[in-house]
Amino acid sequence: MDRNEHEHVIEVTDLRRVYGGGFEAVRGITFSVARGEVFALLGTNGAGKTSTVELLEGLARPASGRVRVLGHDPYAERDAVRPRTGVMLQEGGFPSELTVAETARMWAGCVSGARPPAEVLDRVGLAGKTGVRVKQLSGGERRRLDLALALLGDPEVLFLDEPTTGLDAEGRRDTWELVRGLRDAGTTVLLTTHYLEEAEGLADRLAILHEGRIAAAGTPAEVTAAQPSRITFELPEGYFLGDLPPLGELGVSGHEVDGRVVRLRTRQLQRAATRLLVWAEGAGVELRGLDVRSASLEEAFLGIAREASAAGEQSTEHKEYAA
Ligand SMILES: Nc1ncnc2c1ncn2[C@@H]1O[C@H](COP(=O)(O)OP(=O)(O)OP(=O)(O)O)[C@@H](O)[C@H]1O
Repeated sequence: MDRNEHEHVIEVTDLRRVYGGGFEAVRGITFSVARGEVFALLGTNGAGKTSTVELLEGLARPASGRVRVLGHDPYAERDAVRPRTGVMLQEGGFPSELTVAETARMWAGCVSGARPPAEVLDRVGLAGKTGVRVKQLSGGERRRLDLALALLGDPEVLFLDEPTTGLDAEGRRDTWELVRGLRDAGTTVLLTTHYLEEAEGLADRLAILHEGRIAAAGTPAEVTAAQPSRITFELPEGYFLGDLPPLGELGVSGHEVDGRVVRLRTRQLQRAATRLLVWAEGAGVELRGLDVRSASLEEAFLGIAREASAAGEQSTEHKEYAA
């Protein structure tokens, strides 16, 4: 088995998925995930995350394009891929009359070389719930059980579809710790999430899907760096926007004025902030409420979704972003 760290464990090339009625949910996406990386697929509702993950899991055949997981086609070569991957679906769907321990034992019986169920249940914080029927678990506990079942086979690649949906803040943090631990032990993780702070804190790289296409991809820092930073302040008493240095000279690409509050957008944060402060110093005025900040992943996400929608309205062409 090749355990080369730089090996691309997941490779997706120009992947498309079309549903029965002809709806194209995945419209030609390309990305790869290296061994030991955590890769997040983000996107608005209906962006195509689950449709993509199902293709990676070998649950459906692509309309066109190529998927390789551990060097194999997960659909056509399911037997080669399945034992080395763990899958946590959005809906577990296991029999709810069984207890937690019975469910884990039953699942372990289907997995070759399974970890001891008790150990895995302990790992996800369900050691105290082994005798409880699945139907009596809370939503968050069910997600933990889903995760435990995905971990039973000690997988090289783990697919997590919205792993922390329904978990409280503590449960979410515990799951993040678990995923980090798995990553440190060399597991490759592909997850989908609606939580931007989850992607920001957990993912080595991510892709933002919008209407079946990749609208942006890279490390969280790269994706946010592509978005403008913001400077907000109150116009000093007696001053107007036109009294500031010309916004173009400040490197400002857009602005809004709301009463006396001015918001500037810039991709040259240091230059804009420095010139603005030098101007204020020279004018002997204070810029009240001054707030200077880089874009967060959330702002990047919202900005990309807005841009992509606007571009989609004007043209069917889409932007290519470097992964
Ligand atoms: N079986 C199906 N038949 C037809 N259309 C489908 C089917 N399954 C999903 N879709 C459509 O494909 C699109 C992508 O759905 P998908 O579930 O992949 O999105 P998602 O990004 O996972 O969304 P969410 O965040 O809401 O889970 C949606 O518009 C959805 O309505």
